[in-house]
Amino acid sequence: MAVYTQLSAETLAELIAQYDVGELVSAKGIAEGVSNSNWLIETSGKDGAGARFILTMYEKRIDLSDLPFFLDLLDHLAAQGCPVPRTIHDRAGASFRWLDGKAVALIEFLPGVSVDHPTEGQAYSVGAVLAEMHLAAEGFAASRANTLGPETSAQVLAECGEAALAEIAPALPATIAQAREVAEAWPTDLPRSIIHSDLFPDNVLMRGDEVSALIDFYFACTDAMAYDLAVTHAAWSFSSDGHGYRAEIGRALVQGYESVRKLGKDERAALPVLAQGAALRFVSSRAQDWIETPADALVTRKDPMAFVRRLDFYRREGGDLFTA
Ligand SMILES: Nc1ncnc2c1ncn2[C@@H]1O[C@H](COP(=O)(O)OP(=O)(O)O)[C@@H](O)[C@H]1O
Ligand SMILES: N[C@@H](CCOP(=O)(O)O)C(=O)O
Repeated sequence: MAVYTQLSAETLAELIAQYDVGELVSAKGIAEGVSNSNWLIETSGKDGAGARFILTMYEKRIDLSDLPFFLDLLDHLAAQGCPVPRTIHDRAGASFRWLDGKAVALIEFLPGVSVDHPTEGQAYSVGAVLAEMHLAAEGFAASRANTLGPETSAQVLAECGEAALAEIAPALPATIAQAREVAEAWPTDLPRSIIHSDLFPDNVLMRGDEVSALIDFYFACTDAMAYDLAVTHAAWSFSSDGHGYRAEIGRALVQGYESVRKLGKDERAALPVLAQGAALRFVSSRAQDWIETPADALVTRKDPMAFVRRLDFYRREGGDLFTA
């Protein structure tokens, strides 16, 4: 589940009244997601014909000083024609408000479903939309450093410590040294833009083969575009437990990406290490969450081993995987 905070009907109605979107009709907590609380909001709409929105309350892992960056980015990308939800501004023009000491934003609802087992056609479209987003973001004036880069992964795993990692799974402690190796080999001069950096299937809504929305930009930052492709490759091209590599999906993603933006030789050569860094990014955050989240918490903990298996795969096969 991901509704960490209970809001009464009165509180929600008062909040919605601050926006020019009609009156609150219903609010349903959304189970998906792990980071923020989300509600599907229905209102009477400005014209009485009804309207839907997503209300997000920012709970953790978000530095609130970054919120204007994330919300302005949505507006910028939507204005450039990317399938990204706009931020609804309140009557005073603010993109977010405060409720019970927490920041909340009202976001445009976009239709579509997240797929569990993507087809090649879907993977191709996701690759293409990712590249379009990278190009559209080049005109966005603000920037934000990646706070979850390879150095952070190495540091987080070291801080978790061998003993706590071994308690989760015996194979996990080895990732401390592997993350250090990857951080030392990390390329620093690849072409950059704003990247999504968490483009998992649950952050893409689809209608058939078409991408109807990219959502959850709360890890977006300025970094290498090829790294974003590597994250997306790691997130889409395996069975969810990380055991089975789906070669046709990996290929379709890269082909779709290159149908819009060709990778440079340097980017292609860097993909094996970028993919290892991508896997480690999720091994480290999942291991940290695993240790910090009580086993009986309402949130389902995500298995770090699903990304250790991807990491092993990229260490073994990465050299040949991304050759043109
Ligand atoms: N703009 C949107 N339009 C339609 N559904 C959305 C939108 N934003 C979020 N959702 C729904 O809410 C769920 C959780 O949102 P998400 O931003 O991924 O939460 P979290 O940051 O907690 O992972 C998504 O899986 C999707 O079902
Ligand atoms: N995609 C990450 C977790 C981030 O969660 P999200 O629900 O905010 O996308 C993972 O799978 O570890």
